[in-house]
Amino acid sequence: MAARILRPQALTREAFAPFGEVIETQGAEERLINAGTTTRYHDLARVDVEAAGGRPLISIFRGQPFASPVTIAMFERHPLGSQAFYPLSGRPWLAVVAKDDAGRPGDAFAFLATATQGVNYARGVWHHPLLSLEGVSDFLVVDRGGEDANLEEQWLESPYRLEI
Ligand SMILES: NC(=O)N[C@@H](O)C(=O)O
Ligand code: NI
Repeated sequence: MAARILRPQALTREAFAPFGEVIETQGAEERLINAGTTTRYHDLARVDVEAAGGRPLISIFRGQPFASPVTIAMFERHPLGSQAFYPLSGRPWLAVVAKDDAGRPGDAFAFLATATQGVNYARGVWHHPLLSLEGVSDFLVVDRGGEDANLEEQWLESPYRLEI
């Protein structure tokens, strides 16, 4: 079977809402703090990591770049916690997600994130592992630490061909 073609759309809060939040200053609640010397862009995403005694982890992921076309052959999800990625290297990147279809990945959606957009995958949302673009890129990652297994992977019978 020929690969299904997937083309990325712009990342917006509205379009990404079924999968989690977009982490960006645009449209965020702004709070002037520190005697007016700092703007706090407040409460951008829900860190949901407490299930089964989990705790929040802050890590840095250094991703190798992918080039178009990208083969999307699998999805993963974290049933016990959310997972947030924020780009640190000034480059765009790809967030690829899928609806759930009776416990397996359903329709897939690709989002082209700018260098100043992160995402928080809500707990249990199917997503592709990190897809950096253009060069080796660092990301700040906030996700769940704990004893229980928190990674479920599914390979697709028919991969997508993601054309940027
Ligand atoms: N495995 C891991 O920590 N990374 C993935 O969860 C990912 O979404 O990149
Ligand atoms: Ni993940």
